[in-house]
Amino acid sequence: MVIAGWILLGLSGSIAYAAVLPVVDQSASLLKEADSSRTQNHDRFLELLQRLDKQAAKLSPEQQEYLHYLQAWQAAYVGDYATSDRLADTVLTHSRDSVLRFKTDSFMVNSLAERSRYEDAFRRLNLVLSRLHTVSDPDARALAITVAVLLYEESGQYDLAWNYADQLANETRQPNDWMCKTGYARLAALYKAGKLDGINEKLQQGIDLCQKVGDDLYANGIRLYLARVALQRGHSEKAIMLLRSNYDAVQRSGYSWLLSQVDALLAEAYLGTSQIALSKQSALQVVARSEGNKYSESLSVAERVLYLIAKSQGDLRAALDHHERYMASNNGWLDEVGARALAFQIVQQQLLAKKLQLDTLSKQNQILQLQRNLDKKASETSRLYILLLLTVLAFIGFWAYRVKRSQLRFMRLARRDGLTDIFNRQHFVNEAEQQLQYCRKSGREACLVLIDLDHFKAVNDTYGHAVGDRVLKRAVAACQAHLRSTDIFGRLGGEEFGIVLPDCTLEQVLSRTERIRQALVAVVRGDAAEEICVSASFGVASTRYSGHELRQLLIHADDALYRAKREGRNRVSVSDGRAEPQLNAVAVTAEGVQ
Ligand SMILES: Nc1nc2c(ncn2[C@@H]2O[C@H](COP(=O)(O)OP(=O)(O)OP(=O)(O)O)[C@@H](O)[C@H]2O)c(=O)[nH]1
Repeated sequence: MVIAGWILLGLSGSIAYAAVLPVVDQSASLLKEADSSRTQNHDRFLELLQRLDKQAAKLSPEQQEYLHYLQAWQAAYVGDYATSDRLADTVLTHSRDSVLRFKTDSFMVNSLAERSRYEDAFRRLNLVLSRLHTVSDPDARALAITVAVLLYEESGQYDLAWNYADQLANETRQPNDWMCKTGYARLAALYKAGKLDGINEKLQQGIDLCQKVGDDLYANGIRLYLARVALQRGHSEKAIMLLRSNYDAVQRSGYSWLLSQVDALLAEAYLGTSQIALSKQSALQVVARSEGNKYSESLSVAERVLYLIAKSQGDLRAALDHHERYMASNNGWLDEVGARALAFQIVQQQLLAKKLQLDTLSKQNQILQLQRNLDKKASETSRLYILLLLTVLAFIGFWAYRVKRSQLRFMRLARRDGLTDIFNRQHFVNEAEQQLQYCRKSGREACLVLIDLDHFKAVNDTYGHAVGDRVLKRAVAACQAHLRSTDIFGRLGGEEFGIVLPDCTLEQVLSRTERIRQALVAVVRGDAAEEICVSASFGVASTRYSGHELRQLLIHADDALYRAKREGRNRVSVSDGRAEPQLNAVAVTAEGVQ
């Protein structure tokens, strides 16, 4: 297994997955035990893994996926990343257990960082952390947070490491293995950031916590820092004592990364106390163990120690060799550290760029949305304008109609006689002139009839003015019953009326006038309530004798009318158009034409 300053994280404590299985399920309890013994008892873990693999066919699909997850972890532990990745992919693709998938993703962050694929590790970590709020399983959350703390610590992002370590401490009620692991990372970050005030007490607390939860591996990891602090403060003896007291335990763990760290520190400490042989022995153990990993921190320390020893012993050739290897290892190690920090920055920048891109898209969407709203508002406003316009138009139309109606009413009032509702004198004259002109142009004959009620004054005097009015109206109605639509009928004065009959010969007018005369007498006499005897005298003039000028026709008709009056009333008198109408007038009475 190649380890670049990483301790591959293992789950311990209660396993959410196993908890949902029946206690009697032997496979489930084996899985649970294997899971919790990963870093605490690795031999037992391997034994259980073999047993579970033999009975894999009998496991439920969920248990098989869980076994794949543990096998992926083991493959990474021994550096077989191809197998590890394949098994992890199987879990991520096929498992229906979202918690197991989340744990596998977190494990992959750890695994990617182990093989120095820091950019991929940070990318995957961001994915994991973005889903953290959706996961409630405490172990899965603790694993993800611990992975974050360790990766941030290793990349020099100490603030982030502390924040996530605090988050885990806040989420966890009882001290557990996760607190031990994040505590380890927090203390490592304090040491690397040079915050050494009270560091020994804090380191001791960390060791106590890890021992309490049974995690000797991480307890020893913290002890390393205790020894480093002692060495840094010139207490080489103390450092040697600390490292030696747990050396056997570290050796038993078989964790070569930790063992190299311990040996490298011992080499430094022994050198500090001039125990050259022991120092050289420890340094050479580191070198022997570092085959395949030329750029580790411990190798760098060991080569430096070997260089100093060779130099002090005057073995310049060996000193030069060790110095060259020291420089190469140290540079490689520093590059590795720089690569982590750089990977973090790159992924952060990529995230930032993505966020900016998303923000830009979101802004563009907002603009489009605003544009759409504006368009909507504009069309609503247009609709309102149209509605307003239609209302105004309707209003104008209504007013135009009312004005027109008033106009028509006024025109009617101006043209009609108020009592009888037939044309008044002025309008009669206008219409008559127009009609006579038509007749003249078309060469047709027309007649004018003047009607004057007889002794109407006596009606008024006898029955009163109101009765006189009713008599006038009935007389008009009687006349209208015998008129055509083309005839022009008007009231010329008190009880005097005129009719212009276009397209009417003198012969025709005589018979029509006679019918009107008789109708007048009949209608008025027919009134049961008021037996009033009324008759009318008629003066007729024709265009045949009088021409088409209204004025002339009126004079001739008037002459004829007066003649009818003179000759006894209730008769029709026709003018022949001569100056002395009475000499040649033809009178039509109830008895006939005379
Ligand atoms: N009730 C009523 N009487 C009217 C109206 N206009 C005119 N008169 C009356 O009509 C009468 C006309 O009288 P006169 O001109 O003397 O004629 P007459 O009595 O009909 O006698 P002759 O025409 O000679 O037959 C007058 O008494 C007027 O007051 C009206 O609108 N209503």
